[in-house]
Amino acid sequence: MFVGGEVLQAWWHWAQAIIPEPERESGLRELKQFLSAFTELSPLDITLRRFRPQIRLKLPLADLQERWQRRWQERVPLQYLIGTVHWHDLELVVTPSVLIPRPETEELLEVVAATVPPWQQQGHWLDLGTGSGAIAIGLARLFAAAQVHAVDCSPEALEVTRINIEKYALGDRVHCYVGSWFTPLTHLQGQVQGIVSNPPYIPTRLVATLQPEVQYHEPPLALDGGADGLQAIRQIVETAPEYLQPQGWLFMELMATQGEAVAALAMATQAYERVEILHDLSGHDRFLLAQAV
Ligand SMILES: C[S@@+](CC[C@H](N)C(=O)[O-])C[C@H]1O[C@@H](n2cnc3c(N)ncnc32)[C@H](O)[C@@H]1O
Repeated sequence: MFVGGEVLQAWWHWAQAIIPEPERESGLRELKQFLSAFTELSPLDITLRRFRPQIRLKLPLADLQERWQRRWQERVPLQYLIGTVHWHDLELVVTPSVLIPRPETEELLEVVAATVPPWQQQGHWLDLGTGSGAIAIGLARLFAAAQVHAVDCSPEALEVTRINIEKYALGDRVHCYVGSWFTPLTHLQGQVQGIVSNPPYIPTRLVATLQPEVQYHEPPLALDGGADGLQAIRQIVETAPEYLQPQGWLFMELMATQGEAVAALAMATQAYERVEILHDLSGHDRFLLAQAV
């Protein structure tokens, strides 16, 4: 369907006007992204208001209006309204059943790529708590000879994972399992080269302090890490050695305040010969790197 340039211009003025004043700058960036996702206009066309006489729309203008209103009235994250997110070198489908993958997790993948020597970039790799499949798909593309096993306890999340796996034609190398952490993977005990996970790590009491976009719209299962935030992390750190080959790797994303506690958990197992907490680009403790004995 098409819309006249002048009609879209008028829509643009309305859409700008409903952005709350304190969020004007970021809201305008989002508006450009939003409009370019549903039209053939590039963000530059939009910045320069190069609205042609007739512009093709992917949705009726009334639907765009309704979605843009939900962005500000209900604080629905932009990525859920658009239905996709650019993450690492991927464009992933996202729905409210999955966490919107974050820039820190792109860094996690970079840490994996920079750490694992070529001889270990094959065999079985796990993504525990896969959500959109971001880590699993990223891993499979980095390590072309690896088989990646992606686990999530949410069947709705795994429907999205599967869509993304198909999008990148990785069905022969990325395998999905419904279940809790290692439970569906017992056939891989002792055979895994590496585990990468971004588990839920927010302490329960802090979930209610998160920004409304996260608190009300992202899946609670993806956020809530139990009373101390370490429930999932503890389980993964303690069980991983049963699955890893000698010298196998565990990489995990953490909350900035959890580095010391997580390093202590890993060392207490005596199952890792190397345990490090790495910083993210903002200088916060963010990643566990552990190598099995
Ligand atoms: C923080 S999200 C990470 C999603 C994705 N890996 C990413 O980085 O964008 C945590 C994921 O763990 C999943 N999860 C929570 N508890 C789980 C459990 N007991 N077993 C398996 N997955 C679980 C959630 O459904 C969610 O998809």
